[in-house]
Amino acid sequence: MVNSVMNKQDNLLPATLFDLVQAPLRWQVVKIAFSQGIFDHLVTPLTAQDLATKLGFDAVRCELYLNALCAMGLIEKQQGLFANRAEYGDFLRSDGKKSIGELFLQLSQTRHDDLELLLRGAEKTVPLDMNSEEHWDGAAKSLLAFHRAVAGKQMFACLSELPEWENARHVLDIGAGSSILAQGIVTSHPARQVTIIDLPPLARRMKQEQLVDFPARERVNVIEGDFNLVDLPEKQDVIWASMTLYYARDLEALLRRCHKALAPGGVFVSFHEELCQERTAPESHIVGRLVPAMKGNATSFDKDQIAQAVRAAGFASVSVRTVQTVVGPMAVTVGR
Ligand SMILES: C[S@@+](CC[C@H](N)C(=O)[O-])C[C@H]1O[C@@H](n2cnc3c(N)ncnc32)[C@H](O)[C@@H]1O
Repeated sequence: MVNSVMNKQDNLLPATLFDLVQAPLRWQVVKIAFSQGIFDHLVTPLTAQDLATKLGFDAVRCELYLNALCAMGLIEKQQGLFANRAEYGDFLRSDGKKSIGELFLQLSQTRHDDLELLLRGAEKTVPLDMNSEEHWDGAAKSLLAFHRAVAGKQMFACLSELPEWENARHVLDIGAGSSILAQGIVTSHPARQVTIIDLPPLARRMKQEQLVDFPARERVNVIEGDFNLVDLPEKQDVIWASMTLYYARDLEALLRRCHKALAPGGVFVSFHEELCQERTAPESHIVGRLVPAMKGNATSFDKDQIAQAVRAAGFASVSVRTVQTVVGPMAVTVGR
């Protein structure tokens, strides 16, 4: 009965709008759960009263709030006791192996703002300069969380599908963000070595925080610097550039240097979102990056822009395919 009503074309727009009016509220519910450590408390089942006492919340409203977290499928309630769902614990607890709270709290700061004020040209909203070291230093923890939770595996899968991968020994990751992918690469083969180039604050975090306890750390070389300026290591079998080419001062020149840094038979792989239909699609990237774009960071590439630059940089052949990821479709551009 419900389905037959929902299927009517006439109901689609109102249903979408009803859903949208709830979206900001859903985010607030989740944001509070991360910022107040609610998933850490709910490792052991608690009543709303117990949690309210621990966090200084109103007990009646706390029950309503926890019911909403349940309704959204993030926790469970049984006989008045609230607890994490076993399958999400690793993602939602702050000490979980795939903890993502930090990522989403940081992402919301970058992606949300007062759109109307921005549209009116306001200067007063929170500024955002994605070309600055400070911005990336501030994003370091959330990049690490993103890579640990989902992206590291997906990026590794992309590399391991290359026909050249089996024999690849030297890999260069420019603008890596964290050492998670590098760790996965060197773990996958005892003779693989990875060089990372990233801005000094991030590179230092990788060396001093992420790699100290990593057993194969001698096979991960981290270079602190701007990839526009530092010498690229030579004879690389694979050069990987993911969501970082926006910061190339001269894209073609950087790609030419990458081409030169490859060993014979080596490949360059780019992993970036690309916009199409006059920069109105895909929705995930257009809406997701709207606020940064309004603040002067409209950096996404147009469809095939990277492929054209790769060709112009001297690569003999270029292929592009699209992969679906948790942040939306990404173009994988391979230059040989
Ligand atoms: C959006 S993050 C991408 C991180 C990772 N590659 C990924 O796909 O998730 C951009 C990365 O590029 C780095 N970056 C930005 N400008 C850079 C530059 N000029 N030289 C080296 N790294 C840079 C940032 O520090 C950050 O780690």
